[in-house]
Amino acid sequence: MFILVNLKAYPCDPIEVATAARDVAEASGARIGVAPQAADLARVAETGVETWAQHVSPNAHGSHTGSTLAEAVADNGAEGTLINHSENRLKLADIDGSVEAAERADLETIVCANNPAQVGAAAALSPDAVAVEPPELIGGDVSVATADPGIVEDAVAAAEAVDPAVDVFCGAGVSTGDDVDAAADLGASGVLLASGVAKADDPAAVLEDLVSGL
Ligand SMILES: O=C(CO)COP(=O)(O)O
Repeated sequence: MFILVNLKAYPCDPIEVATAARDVAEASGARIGVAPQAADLARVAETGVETWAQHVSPNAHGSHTGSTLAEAVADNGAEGTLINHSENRLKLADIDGSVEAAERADLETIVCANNPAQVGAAAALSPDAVAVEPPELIGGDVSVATADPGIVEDAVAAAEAVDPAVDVFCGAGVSTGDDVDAAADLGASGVLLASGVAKADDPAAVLEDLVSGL
């Protein structure tokens, strides 16, 4: 199971979380990534943690003010990128373009989707993985795997039907090792989470619990 911690725009210390994630990953052997704000990518990557961007634009180098270029995030230490997060939705053509841009820069890709139908559409664009995150459960206390296990199973089936090579992650409300285990039992290859770690008083303790069943 891959555990990807999306720091969104939360007012946490990205270095504290990155250092804790690096240490827990090293001690447990689990794969843990951290997706900070784009401006923090380089110093988060310097901690040695697996570093992800929260978004890349479909653009290449050129006259594109305000773009987050795939090449730029890769040059600053990112190994992968989220695309089309529920809080940063893109048009279909731009999702396709962002996946291509990320691949051009050798970034791993996770395309986010709200439901199984969108998962199927996203899988058709051949990212490395898709992630189902029901918007109404994001930021809540109940994990998607508990609140709506069927949506995870349906997402796994939707991706499998389109392209069995595309991994399926789930996210929303994930905060414990039991949540990670439940997601794995439903067929997910990883989880995305944010508030459970970014808003925690002790991020290291939460991360240790998250990997406890792996
Ligand atoms: O959006 C998410 C991860 O990308 C999930 O957020 P929460 O873990 O806060 O529900």
